Amino acid sequence: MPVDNCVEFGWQDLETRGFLYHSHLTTGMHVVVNAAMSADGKLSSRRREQIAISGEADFERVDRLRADSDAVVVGVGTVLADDPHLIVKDDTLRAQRRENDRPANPARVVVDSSGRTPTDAAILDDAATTYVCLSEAASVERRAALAGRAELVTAGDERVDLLRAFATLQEQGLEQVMVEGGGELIFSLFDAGLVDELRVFIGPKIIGGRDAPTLADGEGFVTEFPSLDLESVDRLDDGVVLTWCVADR
Ligand SMILES: NC(=O)C1=CN([C@@H]2O[C@H](COP(=O)(O)OP(=O)(O)OC[C@H]3O[C@@H](n4cnc5c(N)ncnc54)[C@H](O)[C@@H]3O)[C@@H](O)[C@H]2O)C=CC1
Ligand SMILES: Nc1nc(O)c(N)c(N[C@@H]2O[C@H](COP(=O)(O)O)[C@@H](O)[C@H]2O)n1
Repeated sequence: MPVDNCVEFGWQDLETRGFLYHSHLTTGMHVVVNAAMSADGKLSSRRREQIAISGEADFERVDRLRADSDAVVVGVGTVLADDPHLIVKDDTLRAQRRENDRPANPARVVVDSSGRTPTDAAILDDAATTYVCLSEAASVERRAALAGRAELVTAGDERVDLLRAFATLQEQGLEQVMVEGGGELIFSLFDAGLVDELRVFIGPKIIGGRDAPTLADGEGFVTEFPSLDLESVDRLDDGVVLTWCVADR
């Protein structure tokens, strides 16, 4: 895959796996944000209920991306709303990972300042290693509830310090990282300069609602806006998959 618009960072093995490169100075990790949004830019409804924006073909694309990743990251808002499992669903893809001496599933990561992840959340099952990134604000009780079910990473005072948390994850060998949402976390990752690549399925639905989650929520940028270089446009069912790499800021 051509990487004309991106700064190559010497990740030859990743190039063969079809990833784009962006040299960010803070970590050597490669971070891909992937999401499905409606034609009007929403990730879900104002009730924050999961909506079938994409179909089977897109879920297969997402499954392949998971299989190529060392970790799948979500915010705790997504865990509370969707209770995602975040494993590789296709048996053949899991078998291929094992043949390459990798765990059958990528690690799962929740960004969760105060430790609100429910102890019966699907991502805490034994299908993969799970990291819960906490801040100092997480109580002793919540830490005790999650310890034993997940690896706990603490970074930041009130909110998770993403630069520090991702540096710790990288030290654990998690280098090819995929982020599956939601909008609060995606905004913060762009704000921290941690995103290398954005892949979005735009589906044939209008969801509407000023309070419905969008691709990047948070406080929003006001003066400087991250710029993206378009790499590809692929039709999928009645939608499109857009792939951008993040231009240097
Ligand atoms: N269509 C799609 O592809 C996807 C849709 N979704 C939807 O997105 C919604 C959930 O998104 P959000 O409510 O935005 O939650 P989110 O998943 O982005 O989690 C945000 C939460 O993470 C925690 N957090 C800790 N440190 C943080 C930091 N530094 N920056 C940002 N967050 C930090 C905070 O508790 C914050 O409220 C749900 O409705 C879900 O269905 C989620 C994933 C994919
Ligand atoms: N790719 C995609 N298309 C849609 O239409 C969606 N609604 C979502 N949502 C996210 O997919 C995750 C589900 O993961 P599991 O199947 O439980 O492993 C979850 O994070 C949803 O928010 N994605």
